[in-house]
Amino acid sequence: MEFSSAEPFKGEGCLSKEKNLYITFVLGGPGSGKGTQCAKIVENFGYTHLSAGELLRQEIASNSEDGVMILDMIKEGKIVPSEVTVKLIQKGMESCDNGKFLIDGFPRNEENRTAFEQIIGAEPNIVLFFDCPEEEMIKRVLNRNEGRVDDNIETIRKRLKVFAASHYPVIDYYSKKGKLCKIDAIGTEDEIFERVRPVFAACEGVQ
Ligand SMILES: Nc1ncnc2c1ncn2[C@@H]1O[C@H](COP(=O)(O)OP(=O)(O)OP(=O)(O)O)[C@@H](O)[C@H]1O
Ligand SMILES: Nc1ccn([C@@H]2O[C@H](COP(=O)(O)O)[C@@H](O)[C@H]2O)c(=O)n1
Ligand SMILES: [Mg+2]
Repeated sequence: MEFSSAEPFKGEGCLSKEKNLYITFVLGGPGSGKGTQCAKIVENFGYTHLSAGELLRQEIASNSEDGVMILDMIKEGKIVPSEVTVKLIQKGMESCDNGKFLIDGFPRNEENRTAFEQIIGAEPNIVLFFDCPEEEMIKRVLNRNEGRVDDNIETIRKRLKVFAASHYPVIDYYSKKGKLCKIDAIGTEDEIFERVRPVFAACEGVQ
């Protein structure tokens, strides 16, 4: 574990002027268990969970202007232009009184990361990275059964390629800032949560 930053962020962005922000980025490949562990963090530590993928799927469902473009990108496992995703995250953050956010599946690449800094004007306090072998991720996604258009072997392979090609610079960036907390994502859901729990328990005292 190599994180140090439990202080609230007070930056120049519109959100950070209004309230103390405690932001956790939750990273990991498709099926690594990000959403599953976020639900447990919400239950135990009272964070607001914003999944970038879920916000994009809601945008498709709402028949918005960008919906068709987003659907095409998701079917191909590609990363949606950052401005679109960050604006959705911003809306989610603004509609919430609570300043404690889990931002799941974001940033996926360096463009995502810098767009968040520019538009939101804030940085994460902690970056969780669920480290999971590819074969396990494939198995979990194929068993998920939630009717997602991208949960098929062809798209999973594309998502894994995109993940392998783009996540490392983000991880490396936060590692150098002492914000990265790498979690071994093999084990039962409860076993993994016992690895996650101390990260948030350590922050409780300072919030
Ligand atoms: N530790 C685990 N062991 C076995 N199955 C798991 C574990 N954690 C999660 N799962 C299951 O694996 C599937 C994928 O988990 P989850 O949706 O949390 O992953 P994710 O990282 O959010 O994936 P995506 O990036 O595709 O949204 C789900 O069906 C979930 O119930
Ligand atoms: N920052 C992001 C996050 C997601 N996407 C797109 O959504 C798909 C599903 O994401 P999950 O986190 O729910 O797995 C993903 O494959 C991308 O197409 C994105 O563009 N940018
Ligand atoms: Mg998910």
